[in-house]
Amino acid sequence: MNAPLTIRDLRVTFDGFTAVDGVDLDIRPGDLRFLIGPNGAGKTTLVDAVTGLAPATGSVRFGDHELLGRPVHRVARLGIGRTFQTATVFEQLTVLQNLDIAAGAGRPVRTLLRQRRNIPDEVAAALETTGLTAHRDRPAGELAHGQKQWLEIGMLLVQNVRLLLLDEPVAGMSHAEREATGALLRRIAADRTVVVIEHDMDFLRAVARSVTVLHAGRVLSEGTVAEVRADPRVQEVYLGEPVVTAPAGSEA
Ligand SMILES: Nc1ncnc2c1ncn2[C@@H]1O[C@H](COP(=O)(O)OP(=O)(O)OP(=O)(O)O)[C@@H](O)[C@H]1O
Repeated sequence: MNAPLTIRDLRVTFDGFTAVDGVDLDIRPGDLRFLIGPNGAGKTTLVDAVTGLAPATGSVRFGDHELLGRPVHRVARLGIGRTFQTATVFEQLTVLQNLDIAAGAGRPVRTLLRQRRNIPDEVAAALETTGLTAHRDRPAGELAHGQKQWLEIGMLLVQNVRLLLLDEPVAGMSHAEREATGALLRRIAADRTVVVIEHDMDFLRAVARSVTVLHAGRVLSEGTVAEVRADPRVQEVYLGEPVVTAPAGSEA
């Protein structure tokens, strides 16, 4: 079951430094939300707090479940999964084995690498969705950079993750890989919720359904791509200078 993500007054403090400073966020099921903001805005820390990796105060609810205070594996069990800036796949194992292990999270370790006669349905579906079917028997270490990221997303899909939180998924990708990733995220968001931390504005314009801009740990702006781009506060943060409307009668 998919569910809304509801964040209220989220705060994360490191040794007296407040990295996330009272964030409210509502992400409806099926959204493809981009989380942007300058370096140090608190984007990764926010995702860390949602996934149980950073201690936080406030409230993060996924449907009826409060996430704050749950250990990482219990957040994951609710159908919430994330990727990191660097892909974390098992390089020596094949694409299929990586997916099989992810799908078998919870199975006894000794059975995970056993050759299986049939490919489980969810693994076949993830291969198809991520475009990796033809590469299923290749060691993950041989994959191109983009393909590794797609494999990592596939590893979330086989776990039936309903809310995917992706940290800079197109960093270092070629133009063609970015386009393929955009199409992949749209396919995934058809029946799941996707939150993407991203710096790439072209990618955002092409793919985002909604955008939240963080700055200094707070929500600076929120809306559609067009609304956020037109917001003078966002322009100020990104361009480094205030976009002021000259007072009537003054020289421009
Ligand atoms: N474990 C930590 N201990 C101390 N400070 C931290 C820790 N993690 C993050 N910070 C600080 O919190 C602030 C927010 O960091 P965060 O990584 O969330 O920003 P970000 O928006 O994801 O930036 P980037 O776009 O550069 O990844 C930064 O000032 C960072 O130095």
